[in-house]
Amino acid sequence: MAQPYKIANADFNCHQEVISMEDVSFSFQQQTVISNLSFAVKERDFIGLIGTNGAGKTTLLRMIVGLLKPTHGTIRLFGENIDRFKQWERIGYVPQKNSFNPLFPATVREVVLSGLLGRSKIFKKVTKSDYIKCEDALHAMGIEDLSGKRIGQLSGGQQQRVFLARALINNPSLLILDEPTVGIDTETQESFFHMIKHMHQHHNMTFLMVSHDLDMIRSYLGQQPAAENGKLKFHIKHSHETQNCVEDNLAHSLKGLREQMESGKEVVLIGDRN
Ligand SMILES: Nc1ncnc2c1ncn2[C@@H]1O[C@H](COP(=O)(O)OP(=O)(O)OP(=O)(O)O)[C@@H](O)[C@H]1O
Repeated sequence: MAQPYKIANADFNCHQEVISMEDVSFSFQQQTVISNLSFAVKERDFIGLIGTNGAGKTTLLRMIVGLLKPTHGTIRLFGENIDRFKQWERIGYVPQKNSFNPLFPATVREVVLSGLLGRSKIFKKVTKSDYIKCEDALHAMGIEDLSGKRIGQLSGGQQQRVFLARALINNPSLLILDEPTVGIDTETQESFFHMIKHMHQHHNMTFLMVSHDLDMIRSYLGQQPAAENGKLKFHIKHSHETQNCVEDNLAHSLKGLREQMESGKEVVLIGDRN
């Protein structure tokens, strides 16, 4: 249920916080990668994150999906402390550079179905309803005809669709994508972005996506990201209905993230809250 919040002397309905980070730091041995980061991503945000190599983007995503534990600070997912969070099926994650040995012995259907296992890693009998979910996810990605093929025999773009289908099989509310279009041709990239824009706008999904693709940013925003003081600017795209409140609120909730990523690095965050 949406909670009211106050900005500029007016009340607005607020989206629920999907990710919240408070004073989070992370180090690999002696190297501090993330320091004292606080920000919030809210329901139906579309956040694109661009930063130079080594800026800490993947590390940030891996902390959010629980694969790395912060050295300091608190992460909440859907309002729950990540240490107690159990509803991982609400989060779809497509990690960076999935690529398979052509001989890897799994079919597309099996890879997509494995998305249902979540973190349990416990063998589970596949039910009829699991197969239906799988078919739905394959259909959403337009790859039903590939379901019996071995994953390793597909092109990079086709594999990427399979991993997206795997992330979608649980019908997640939050989709986290790490450089989803690396190694994919321009035409497939366009249809990919078309697809995720559709999911964002029509299925109320929240997106957090790392990308090096400025063309995507341009096409999403309809404009070229502008450079300011040698750094790329923070962009916010917002929709009609909530126009009055979104810009300030979104900028405020992502402020820490921008500052973190800007420390000596080039970065652009795009945000769209609809
Ligand atoms: N497993 C690891 N052990 C030690 N250091 C690591 C490890 N993974 C990443 N790092 C270091 O952490 C820093 C941030 O890495 P990360 O992969 O988060 O950057 P990134 O912004 O995603 O980079 P890219 O754009 O190249 O993917 C880098 O300096 C990297 O060398």
